[in-house]
This record gives sequence, structure tokens and C-alpha cells, in this order.
Amino acid sequence: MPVSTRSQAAPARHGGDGTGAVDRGPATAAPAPGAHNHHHGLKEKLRALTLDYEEHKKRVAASQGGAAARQHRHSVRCLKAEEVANDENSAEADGEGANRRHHDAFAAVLRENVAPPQAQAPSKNNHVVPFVRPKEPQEKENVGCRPGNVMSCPIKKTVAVLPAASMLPAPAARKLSLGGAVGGKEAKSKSCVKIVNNKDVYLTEFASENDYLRLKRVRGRHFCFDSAFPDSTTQADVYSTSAADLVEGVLQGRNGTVFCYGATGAGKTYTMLGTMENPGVMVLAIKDLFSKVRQRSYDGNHSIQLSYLEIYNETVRDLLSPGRPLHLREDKQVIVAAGLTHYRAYSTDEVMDKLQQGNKNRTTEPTRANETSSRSHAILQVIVEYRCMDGGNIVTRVGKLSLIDLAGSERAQATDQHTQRSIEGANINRSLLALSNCINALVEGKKHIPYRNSKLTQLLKDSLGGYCNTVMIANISLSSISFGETQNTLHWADRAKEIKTKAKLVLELQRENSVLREQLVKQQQKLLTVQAQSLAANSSPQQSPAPLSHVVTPCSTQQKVKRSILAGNCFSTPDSKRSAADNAQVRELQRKVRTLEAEIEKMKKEHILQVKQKDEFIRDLINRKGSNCDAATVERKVVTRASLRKAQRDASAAGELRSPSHRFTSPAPTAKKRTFWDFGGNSPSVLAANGRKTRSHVAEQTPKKAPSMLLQPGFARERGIN
Ligand SMILES: Nc1ncnc2c1ncn2[C@@H]1O[C@H](COP(=O)(O)OP(=O)(O)OP(=O)(O)O)[C@@H](O)[C@H]1O
Repeated sequence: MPVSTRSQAAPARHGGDGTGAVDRGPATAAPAPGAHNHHHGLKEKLRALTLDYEEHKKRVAASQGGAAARQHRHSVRCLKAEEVANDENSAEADGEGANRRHHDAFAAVLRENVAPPQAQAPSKNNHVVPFVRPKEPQEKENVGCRPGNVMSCPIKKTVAVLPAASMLPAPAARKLSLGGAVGGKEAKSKSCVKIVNNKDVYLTEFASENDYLRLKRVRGRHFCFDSAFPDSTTQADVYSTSAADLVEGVLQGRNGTVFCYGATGAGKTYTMLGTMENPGVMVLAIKDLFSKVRQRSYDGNHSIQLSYLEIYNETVRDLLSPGRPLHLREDKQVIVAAGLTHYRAYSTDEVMDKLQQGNKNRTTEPTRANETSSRSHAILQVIVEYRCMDGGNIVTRVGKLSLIDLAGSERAQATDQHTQRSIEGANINRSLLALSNCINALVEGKKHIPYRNSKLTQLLKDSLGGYCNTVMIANISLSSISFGETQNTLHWADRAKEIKTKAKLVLELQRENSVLREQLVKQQQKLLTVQAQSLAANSSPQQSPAPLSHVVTPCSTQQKVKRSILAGNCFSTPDSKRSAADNAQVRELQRKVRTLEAEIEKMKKEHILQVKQKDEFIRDLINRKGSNCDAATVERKVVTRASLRKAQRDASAAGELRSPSHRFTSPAPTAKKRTFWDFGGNSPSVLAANGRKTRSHVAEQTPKKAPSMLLQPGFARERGIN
């Protein structure tokens, strides 16, 4: 609470009881020159209280003795400001009530203004970090080491790598004990991480205790990983969940990588290497690998080789055979350290020996955050080669497992400038930044991935973006003090989750391909059905669609179907909606067919109507222009036509062959449908019933001087009839 508020409250209480020092003290009785100034007023009040207190002390010393007064002062200091008011009522009972109140009020003001923070009672908070790792009394601040526990090796931060290849491309978060708390801060820190369902990580940001305005403000973020391990998780559980599948993959000839990422002291080396009692991922993986190889020894020959290197200050060193720095070379698109020692191992113990030997050579130094901080990135690689005879041929499979203990990211301290630790820290941060940039570029699908920016990313090239199954373990701290580091680690783990290595892509594509093939076949069948139905509906609208087995799809239809499949139209509909879409397609086709049929009917009617109109027109012309012809002829013609039709029907019914003269005088039964153009020599072709274009048979067969021709106005003009 702000000091000014309390300071003003204290004198008010004194003034209220009528016996306060404020009324008696000369300093407060006289108005101060700067009374409008709050600070000045406070000083005056403080001075008055001090004087009052001195007077009171003297009085008490005179009446009860100095020792009793000292004891009383001590007991008052332990009271809280709030308690003062409560005590007032009870203090009234004795004769020293007034003095006591003065004393208490002064103590409260003094405590709130002057008392150092450590004098305050520690706040009781349920969110105080539950330390997973039992804190040892001799532990240094911020250091969680237990010397001698890690692989019985004097150098505590070392990495052992074991082969593994799995299908677990996404990172797992490991919740660890506090690695970055310092002294008293440790006790005050809250847990800012909550793990739910072994997958979800909730990160909470608490406002600083000094930030009064935002004291109650809490912000959070949620992350979801393949696995999230609470601090109670055993090393065996971590291994079986994250890396065990990788071992099987390596035996199958697939590369695998496990790497731990996190802030310094977060427990990366513990997770990868572990201790003698709790061996880490590397040790468990190596044991697992050898046991699996033993089980399959009847099934061919396995050879296991291992190498162990570190990247320290951007130089690559061989940990199994220390000497000159190694250079990185690109070999078949894979970056390798030229001259790196590869040892052939025949048993787990042999690998463990080599691992310890390498750990002794690894660079570790005590830092503020970790007594045995790894100052380098360590990479243990185990290459498993498998050979067997398959039908007279030698089959060879090679799988590589990389187990990587990264150095931890750390904050640069002003005091560390120009020291060896700060140079190491800068190099570690630089290479981790390069790693972050590569993760970013891979997630964003950029063409250029900046692997060359650091030795670490060059060596991790295959693991991050190549044909490799990769597990990233993100080590985080519970403590709100390490909130920034935890947030950073989770952020990058979350980004890395999005990376798809080529191996994963190939697998995904293969799976997708087979699913698409199945879908293609189904879609082809469905489309053929639809096409057949629409064809059947087109050809005979009254008939129900023919079953698929009886339908022969025309070539052009098949091509159309193929085209639509190739265009990918058939995959644009989600599975759930596919049948509904097909039904809709069928309905649409049926609707089109019905529309077309209606149009055809309409055209037919129009055509008949036109023919009738033209017949009427012709008849009208005959009536009007036939003044030169005798009525009997006209009538005969008309009658003849009518009778001829009847005679033709009769003849046809009798099966007689019609003579050319019949044809001339007696038009075909379709004569009534003849159009205006049927009468001209230049009449356009018409569509026959069989779909072929023919000229009107009437036009072809009618002689030029036939009476019917004369009825045509144009022809009549030509002949000078009119
Ligand atoms: N889950 C855990 N259980 C018990 N002890 C742990 C656990 N995690 C870490 N520790 C201990 O905490 C200390 C620091 O852990 P560790 O050395 O693994 O951190 P680190 O992340 O590798 O740090 P750096 O990056 O500085 O090398 C070690 O003494 C380790 O034994």
C-alpha cells in the first residue's frame, strides 16, 4: 500500500481521541510554513511523533525502568498496522492507554516508511513453487546440481546419444524443477506452468509484486504438444513416450534425432544423460537398442558404430579422440565432420565407457544458473548397419540415431562482459538463434533455410528438414521467476511442432496418395453412374435410368469424366458431403434433361403451328389468286389432295408400291408439315428423323411447272404470273 496513505491515517486517529501528540506538540500546533506541501506536513508529523515518543520513553524509564521499556518496544514492532486499531480498545483499560497508542502509531508509521522488506512477514501464497527436486541445504543459489550423480562422471554436463527413429516429429515439454531461482526469490516465486492431460501446457504470467496497478492482472498462454511431462514423470516414462520408437526406426533403416532445448539449468543434461540412479534418454535408448539387436541376431548381422562430438565456441571437437578442431564437409547433401572418430561397439557397457570418456572431455563450467553448465552442444551419433541375405542378394539397411544435448540459452549479464563465460554464452545464444531462424524458415516453407549460419544448424540440417524422424524435448522451469525463459522455450517448441521433415512428408504423401487413389476409383464409379443416368434420361425421359451394369458410356462421356477427375473437381468435396453432392448433381442433371425436353416439345408445337399457318396462307392465296383457274380444278386439287391422301393411305395399307406419278401428285403423309421453304428450289435443308440433313423431297421431286409451284409468290413473279 502506498506510504502516503498510511502516513495520513495515523495522525487522524490521534486527533480523534483528543490525547494525541498532535495537539500537544509545538511543532504541529504551529502551522508550518509549507503546510500545503504534503511532504513537509509529513515530516512535521513525524518529528512531533518522535518527540512524543522520546517523552514517553523518558516517562516510562522513570516509572518502570529501562529494561521494561526495551521489552515493550520490541513487542510493539511485531504488530501490524491493522492490529494497532484493534489493540486500542483493550489498551484503554490500563493506565498507559494513551502512551501505548502513541507508541503503536509511531511504530506503525516507522515500520511502513522505514522498515526493510525482509522485516515483513512472508506472504502466505498457495502458488509458491513446489520444488520437484529436493533442495539441498548446501546448494548454491540457482543451482540444482547433485555432484557425482550424473553418470558417475566428474563432468556433470555430458550427453550420451542412442539411436532411435520414430514417428514423433513434434516436441514434448518437460516440466522441471526450478533452475533459475535465486535465494530469497525462490521462496517467493509462484508456479507459472500447469500441465493438463499430459499434452496441454498452460503458462501464466503474474504481474510483478511491485507493480501495484497490475497486481491482480494475470495473463496466460496455452500450448499443446505431443506429450507434456509433469515433474513427477520418471526417466523411463520420458524415454518410452518420446524416443523409444526412434530405436525401432533406426533398426528399420530410418534416421532419428532427439534433442533437448531449454534455458540453462532447466534439466536438459539430466533428461538426456540422467544419473546413475535415474539414467536418461541416451542410456535407456542404447540399452534398448542392444537388447533389440540381440533379439534379432538370428536375422542377419548388425554393426553398431558411435561417434561423439561437441560444438564449443563454433568449433567442432571430437570428444572420443580430442585433438585439432574438425571441419564440416558436405557429403551427399549431408553435413559431416571430417575426420570424426567412429568406434565399433559390441555391447552396452562399451558404449557407456565411451560415453563417459567423451563426457570427461566435454566443456562444462560453473555458472550463476548451473554449477555444471554445459558450455557446448554435444552430439552422440549411433549408426546401425544391418545386413542380411534375401534370395541370394545382400540387403543392407543403415539407420542413424543422433542424441543431442544442447547448451542452454542464457541471459547476458553486465558483470560478465569480456569474460570467458560471456563469450561462451554469446556463442551459445548465437547458435541457438541460428537454430530458431532455421525453425522459422522451415515452418514458413521458405526455399532458403539458413543452415550455414552456425555449426549447430549445419549438423542438424538432416534432423530438422531431411529424411529423419525428430523428437524435440523442451525443458522448462516451473518458477515464475523463469517465466521469460519458459515462454521462449515453449514458443520455439511450438514453432518446431509445425516443421515437417522430409521423412514425415514422404510418409504423409504416401498415405494421402493411397487414400486419394481409393477416392478416385469411387468417384469414377459415381460419375459414370451419374453420366449414365443422365444419358438414359436424355434418350428416353419416360424410362427409368438404366442400371450401371447395362450402360455403355459413350467415348466422349468417358473423356468428359476423365477430364473432370483430372481437374480435381471430384476431390473438392469433403467426404462427409460427397454423397449429398452426388445426389445434388444427379438432381441437377435430371432437371436439365427435363428443361431440354420441355424446350423440344415447345419447338415442336411452334413448328406445327407455323406449318398450319403457312398452309392457311397458301390456301388463302389459292382462293384469292385462283380467279383464272376454274373452280372445279381448284376444288379438285383440294379434294384430290384430300382424296389422294386417303388413296395413298389405302394403297399403303394394301402394300402397293407407289409410282413416281403417285409421288408427284400425292405428297408424302408428312406433306402437312411442309414449310414455306419446301416449295422452293432453294429451300434449305431440313433435319430428317434420322438426324441427317436432307433437302425437302417435295422440292426435289416437284417439276418446275407443277401447279403447286405456281402458288409460291416468288416463283410466280419469276415466271411473270403476276
Ligand atoms: N527432473 C529432475 N529431477 C531431478 N534433478 C534434476 C531434474 N532436472 C534437473 N535436475 C538437476 O538440476 C541440475 C541442472 O540440470 P541440468 O544440468 O540437466 O540442466 P541443463 O539444462 O543441462 O543446464 P545447462 O544448459 O546449463 O547445461 C542438475 O543437477 C540436475 O541433476
